[in-house]
Amino acid sequence: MPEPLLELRGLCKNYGALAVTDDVSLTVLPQEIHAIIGPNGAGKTTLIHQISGTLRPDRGSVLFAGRDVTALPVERRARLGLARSFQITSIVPGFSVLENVALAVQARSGSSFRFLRPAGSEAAINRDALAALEAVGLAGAAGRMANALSHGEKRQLELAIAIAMRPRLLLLDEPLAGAGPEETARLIGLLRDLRQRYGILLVEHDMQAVFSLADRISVLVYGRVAATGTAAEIRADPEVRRAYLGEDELA
Ligand SMILES: Nc1ncnc2c1ncn2[C@@H]1O[C@H](COP(=O)(O)OP(=O)(O)OP(=O)(O)O)[C@@H](O)[C@H]1O
Repeated sequence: MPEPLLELRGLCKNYGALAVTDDVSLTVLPQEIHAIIGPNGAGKTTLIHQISGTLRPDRGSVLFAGRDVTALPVERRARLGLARSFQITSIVPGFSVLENVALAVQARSGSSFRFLRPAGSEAAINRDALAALEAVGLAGAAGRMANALSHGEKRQLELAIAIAMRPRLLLLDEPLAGAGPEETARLIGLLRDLRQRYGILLVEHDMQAVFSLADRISVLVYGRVAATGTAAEIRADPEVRRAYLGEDELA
């Protein structure tokens, strides 16, 4: 087995008496999509926050590429290659698609373009931004204004912004939310492509998508991992079927 890109060891987070994350341990391997599913309020978003670094766990640790990052802030984790796909609200509507990604390239590279002349650095930033847009199939829309994109295209742009950070692992929180059937199919194809280059931790309510995409699935119930396995194993797990309110979704 390859070394995990991401490893959670016994993560715990309480809000008062409520254990929102209860001894969660799991791994994401390189080129693996590991999906986290669970009923509303199971603690999926809280878990993502602890992985990205916006929330500190009470106990346990987050290891990224073998390094303990539990105490590192979001930016340091991002620089190591742990990228969270931000929600559409982080897209600057009055900027072009290319400019939106260029901002992320600039944020990543910080001062690394400072030795280039201004024109040279701008060209280098745009080249990297265009490469990220190409990776998500949005290069043709580079010159369009971000607010003119369809909902699905905005989702693609979010992914391009995450990719511009040169990640090794993508943390995707409901990347299909609000997408129509055609857009969903396109985004699923895109996520399948991205898996060849990145490890992906996916939180998603669309069960069809999860079962078709995920290499492994972990089911979170009341903050605990009730089961981890392949799609077939999860579908067949009686405890999962009992714990999961929407049993129909597992049919
Ligand atoms: N800051 C907070 N203070 C107190 N309770 C919180 C806080 N944040 C989350 N919770 C509680 O923690 C539980 C888990 O919430 P979380 O948003 O992580 O679940 P989720 O699985 O992402 O849900 P959904 O599928 O609806 O997005 C919920 O009961 C929620 O009310």
